[in-house]
Amino acid sequence: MEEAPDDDDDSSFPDSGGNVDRDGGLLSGCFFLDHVGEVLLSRNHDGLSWRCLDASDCEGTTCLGIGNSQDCKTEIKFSDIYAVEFLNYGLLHSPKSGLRHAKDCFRERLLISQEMYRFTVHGFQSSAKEPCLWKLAEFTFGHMDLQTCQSWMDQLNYSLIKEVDRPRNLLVFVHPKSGKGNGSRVWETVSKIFIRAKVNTKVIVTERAGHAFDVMTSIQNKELHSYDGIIAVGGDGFFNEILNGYLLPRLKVPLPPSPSEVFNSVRSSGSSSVPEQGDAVHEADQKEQYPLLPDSVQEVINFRTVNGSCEEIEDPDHPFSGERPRFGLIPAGSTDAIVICTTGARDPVTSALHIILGRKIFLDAMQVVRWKTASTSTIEPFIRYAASFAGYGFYGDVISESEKYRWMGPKRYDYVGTKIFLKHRSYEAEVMFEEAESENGKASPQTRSKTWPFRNTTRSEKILCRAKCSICNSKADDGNITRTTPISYPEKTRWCRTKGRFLSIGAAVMSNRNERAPDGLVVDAHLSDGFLHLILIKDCSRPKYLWHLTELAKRGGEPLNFEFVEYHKTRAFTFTSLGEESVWNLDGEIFKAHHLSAQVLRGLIPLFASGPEI
Ligand SMILES: Nc1ncnc2c1ncn2[C@@H]1O[C@H](COP(=O)(O)OP(=O)(O)OP(=O)(O)O)[C@@H](O)[C@H]1O
Repeated sequence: MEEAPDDDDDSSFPDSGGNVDRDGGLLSGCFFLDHVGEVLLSRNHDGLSWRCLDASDCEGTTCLGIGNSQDCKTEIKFSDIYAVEFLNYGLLHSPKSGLRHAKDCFRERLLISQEMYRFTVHGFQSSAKEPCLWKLAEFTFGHMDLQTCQSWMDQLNYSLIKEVDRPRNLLVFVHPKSGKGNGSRVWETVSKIFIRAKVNTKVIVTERAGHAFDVMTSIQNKELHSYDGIIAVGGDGFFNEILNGYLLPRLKVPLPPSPSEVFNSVRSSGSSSVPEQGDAVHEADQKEQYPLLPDSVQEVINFRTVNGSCEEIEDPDHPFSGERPRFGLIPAGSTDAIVICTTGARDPVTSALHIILGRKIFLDAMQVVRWKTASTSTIEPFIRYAASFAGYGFYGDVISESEKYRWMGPKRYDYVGTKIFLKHRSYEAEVMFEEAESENGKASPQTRSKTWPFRNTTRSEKILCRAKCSICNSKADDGNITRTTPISYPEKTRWCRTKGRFLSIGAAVMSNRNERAPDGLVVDAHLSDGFLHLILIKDCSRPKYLWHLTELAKRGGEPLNFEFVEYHKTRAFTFTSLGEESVWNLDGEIFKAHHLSAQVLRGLIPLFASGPEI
């Protein structure tokens, strides 16, 4: 075997010896592929490929008489290989019986199982039907010469080392009771893949709610940086807990304006306006609701500079001054909307592979500030982050009621959802939201707030978020793809106000696709475009609301196509309950908030995922 000279520095490898050809600088050799037969294996710059030898009908587009389908893969990229293992001397099998033309293909010689030295290349295959669902795939190659196998192993391992974005050390939190109570079982299944890929994992199985949050808040930044990623095995709520444990003590950014601040600044600024979307609002009401903020709150607000941009905290030990750890989520929860939106599948193996192979996207996050818990509470800002969704009214009621039925597992949402629907409660509230403007001051068709019937784009015209999404990868105003600093509030910012009785208020960071809502709340929401999607469901009759929910529950539905639904694409909003108490649902967790404001932080969360292949 002779090693061909290569452009890159592969020449440092020992000669493979035996049957390697020069082929345009590529390395190739004859091997026996388990269950297939004799193949010519080639290593090129970005992966391996092989071709059946011997029979004429193995050439071209067919192999063993079968088209080059998923069943007969003939190449794999290095970026899709997660491990290479040496198997020592042992049996390799002849082509699987029952394959069309197999006998013709390999004739007697190859139909006999043979013993030889072997190595296995571990990767994945996705099916044509469900491209987002990744299944483990392995290819075992054999050769009579030990040194040839070892040399190829070395070469392959060397190529894998060049895949620099892959994690080596991970901190893994497992929620054993997540979803149907199978968090530990899910981890047991996928941990084998991490072991095979030689990824070190420090595993913490949580013992109570808040355990992961406490670990994440107290862990020293030095230790945190020793991990390449933080992984949650659980549901959206568990991921939210870990995210907040990480962000709350570390991220210092200006808060979004409080409801009173928006109201007052709008009143005092001649250039801003508050077009009313709903009923009239009386200024006297506002004065009563928003007395002067105490000093502590003023301090928080003063983070904002005059022109509205923000000053980031300078701290050498601050994790935001350098690379942030990537987060990963292996689904074991009841809803798993974040995993479905970011990988396109609800599958622990697929998620594990996204992590091990070092896939990376950025997610927007919503910073939510509660200013008051109840109408009688004092003003005290309290921050939380949400990765997927914040909901009020119906959503808040479902989440608080369903806590009592946690023992039912995921079915609790159907049961409680029906109960709450039958109660048909509506809540009086006021919402103000920033109207998104394009740079030239005119609201662009993409960013303008819309209330039906203006949202008349058909489904096919909507640009869905997918892997390598051009919208998510477009640059923000400051030239960065990610923008972890908050939005600015220049004078020209317009805030709109709407007040009335609502069945629900929802703010989606992503589409929130899940098994109950296959298109999600907003089918064309993006993972990292720097927008929130505000959906206000005004009080309406029960049948009409049911119609809206039915549209949500079906693929291709138009849940926003109702006169009682207001939909706004925005970067920030405020909320004030006009009742006594009010409960929000943040990523599936209860959050009591009477006065609240929220803003989107573009691309705040680096995640091991590549986006859905829709
Ligand atoms: N060991 C534990 N025992 C009880 N509760 C826990 C434990 N570990 C974490 N929790 C809490 O359970 C809550 C719900 O967890 P998780 O999101 O995994 O499940 P889920 O609600 O079934 O799924 P989903 O959020 O997808 O609907 C989390 O907020 C977390 O604080």
